[in-house]
Amino acid sequence: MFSLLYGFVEFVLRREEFRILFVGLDKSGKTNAVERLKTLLTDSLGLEPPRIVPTVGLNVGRMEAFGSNLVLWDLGGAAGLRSIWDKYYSDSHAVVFVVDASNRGRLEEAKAAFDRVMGARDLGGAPVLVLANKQDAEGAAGLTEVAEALGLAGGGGPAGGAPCIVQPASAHTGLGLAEGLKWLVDAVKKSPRRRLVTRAAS
Ligand SMILES: Nc1nc2c(ncn2[C@@H]2O[C@H](COP(=O)(O)OP(=O)(O)OP(=O)(O)O)[C@@H](O)[C@H]2O)c(=O)[nH]1
Ligand SMILES: [Mg+2]
Repeated sequence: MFSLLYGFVEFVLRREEFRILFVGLDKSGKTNAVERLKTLLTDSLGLEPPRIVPTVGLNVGRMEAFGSNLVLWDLGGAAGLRSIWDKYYSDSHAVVFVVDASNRGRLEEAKAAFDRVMGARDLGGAPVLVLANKQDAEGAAGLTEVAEALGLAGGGGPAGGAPCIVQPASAHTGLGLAEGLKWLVDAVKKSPRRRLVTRAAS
């Protein structure tokens, strides 16, 4: 009896786990963002930028933040690795799409990758945080320019109606990262995706 009650209390008090998928072109700053978030939101230090190498497989960040257990899945963005992304869609509660706002020459390529992610049926309704990263770099495109480049101007989200915001950010200075992640976790909590994915994965 006691163990039943204990199990029930433990179940009720258990923090929900949300899996958040980081995608975006190679060198956009996904791994730096995940490592900086570890430093900002946990007791341990994430890797410093000079120690971070291009991601080939999967880099995982875990943290307790905003009342939830978060698992951050950071995938490699090189062209040959993007076909792996869709293996993670059905188990992800939300997506962070990272854009290198300092590299206008790749914004079109970023939009093509963004459109492919947004068109994935397995991500249906998942909230999307776009990080307009590298704001510390001089002349980086701001929120409006990145939103326009991705076809999100005028406050409109991606087709399908998933909640979506563009957050100016810097994985080097930490600008905008915690605020963006908090918005995303709150959006998941209000989203049907919260139940759908948890049930499918259990
Ligand atoms: N100035 C500036 N540079 C950044 C920022 N974020 C990342 N970088 C640099 O951009 C390069 C790529 O960063 P990564 O975090 O490895 O990029 P990634 O998106 O994980 O790349 P892949 O693993 O290849 O997909 C590195 O030289 C970083 O130091 C930022 O906010 N500002
Ligand atoms: Mg990486």
